[in-house]
Amino acid sequence: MNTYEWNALDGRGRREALARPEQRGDARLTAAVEEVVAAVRERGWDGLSAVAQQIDGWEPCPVEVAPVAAVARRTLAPEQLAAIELAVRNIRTFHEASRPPDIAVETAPGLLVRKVWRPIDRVGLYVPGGATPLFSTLLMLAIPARTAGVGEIVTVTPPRSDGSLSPLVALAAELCGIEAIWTVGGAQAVAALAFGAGPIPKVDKICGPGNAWVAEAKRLVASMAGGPAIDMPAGPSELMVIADADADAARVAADLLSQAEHDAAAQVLLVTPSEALAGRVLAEVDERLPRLPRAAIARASLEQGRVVLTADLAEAVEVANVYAPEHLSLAVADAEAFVPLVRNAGAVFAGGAAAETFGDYLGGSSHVLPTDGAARAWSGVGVYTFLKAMSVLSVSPEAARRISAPAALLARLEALEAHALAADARLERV
Ligand SMILES: NC(=O)c1ccc[n+]([C@@H]2O[C@H](COP(=O)([O-])OP(=O)(O)OC[C@H]3O[C@@H](n4cnc5c(N)ncnc54)[C@H](O)[C@@H]3O)[C@@H](O)[C@H]2O)c1
Ligand SMILES: N[C@H](CO)Cc1c[nH]c[nH+]1
Ligand SMILES: [Zn+2]
Repeated sequence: MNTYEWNALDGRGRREALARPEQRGDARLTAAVEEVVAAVRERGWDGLSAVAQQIDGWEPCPVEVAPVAAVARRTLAPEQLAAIELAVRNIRTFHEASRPPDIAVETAPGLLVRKVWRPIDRVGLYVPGGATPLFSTLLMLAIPARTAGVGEIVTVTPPRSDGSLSPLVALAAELCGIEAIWTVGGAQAVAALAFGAGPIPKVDKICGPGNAWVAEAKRLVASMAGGPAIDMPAGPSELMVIADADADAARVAADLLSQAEHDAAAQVLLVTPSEALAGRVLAEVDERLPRLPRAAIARASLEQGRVVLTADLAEAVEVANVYAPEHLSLAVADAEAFVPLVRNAGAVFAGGAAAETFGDYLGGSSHVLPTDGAARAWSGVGVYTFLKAMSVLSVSPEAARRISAPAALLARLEALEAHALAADARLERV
């Protein structure tokens, strides 16, 4: 992890200090994704099947969830099953409470404006599974989608190396009422959901995170004519920890490593006014790293890691607002006092006890969150991700008489005579 002193950097130095890993914006990756998407869009199932076999070794297959989930139920220890059920309960509780209410406002007597929410008809869920099947991500997507009342959910995940579906992903699906999953991943799965391929139907919106190929494919298909909506840019994981001089270095190091182990293109950053704390954290990271099963991935990620030294904690929060991390941990005394200062982050973990891992699994809010600075303008997945709002206008005859004249005046100020006449028509027969 390179160390930077924020106040010694000019504008360019600061941009470099907070630059995302290069793999994410790699032009070769973009070109490869374009090729995959074109193959699926132009050749449908044949294109999809060919690309999937070439990249992952298997033809996409619709797998019935129940028999595979039964394997998980047979092999999991009771406490493992109970942990999954606890996660489901917490996630469901949070999302049920966050369903946005319809509202009705009488903006003037007899002039009623409602905002009503409707679920999206058909949604595609991408469950990552290249390095390891992220069954927790299925929960984080499917529970809010079900809570919103989505009509049809099409789920995809990469095949395991033997072509099969992970029993844990199947179990998570079963707990969310999903009956089948397509074993196809990467950019080709995103393209299939975007434009349809054989029996895989085109969806209205693609949700879910993934590696750089998946994130780039989502960005690309959403920009194409007739392409779907997407939840957000959600690529390789990011964690920024803001720590004060008294933070627990072992915990901070553990948190940084927890996200570094996701992907060589994941990025972790420590921002602190205390050089001594930074030194202790780096020593802890060095000590713990070799013992991790995924040390090679974490080590590659840490090469893109950063330590940023600031004048004080308020400046550290400003650095976070510039970087807009997916996850922001506030490992500081009185973390709550700093929460109001945070403007740009996908999720905030307030205080040393709030391990980022808790949010990944069972805090309750979705761990599907914006990366690459998208937290400046996007939110993480929630029930609202799977809904859209319509307005409904109702007008009493008396209100129509009152508002016709001003409406017609406004229309004529815009030189739109037909609009004005439509307003005038409400004056005539009420
Ligand atoms: N932002 C979030 O909310 C969030 C949440 C969970 C996970 N994640 C991220 O999801 C990612 C999961 O990554 P993963 O790789 O394990 O699974 P993945 O499912 O995202 O990607 C695996 C697929 O990528 C494709 N692929 C891999 N290498 C390729 C290559 N060289 N050329 C073409 N295609 C290739 C393959 O089709 C493979 O099946 C990690 O980066 C993790 O940090 C992000
Ligand atoms: N930290 C990831 C989001 O960036 C989510 C996850 C899934 N499993 C473990 N972690
Ligand atoms: Zn994680």
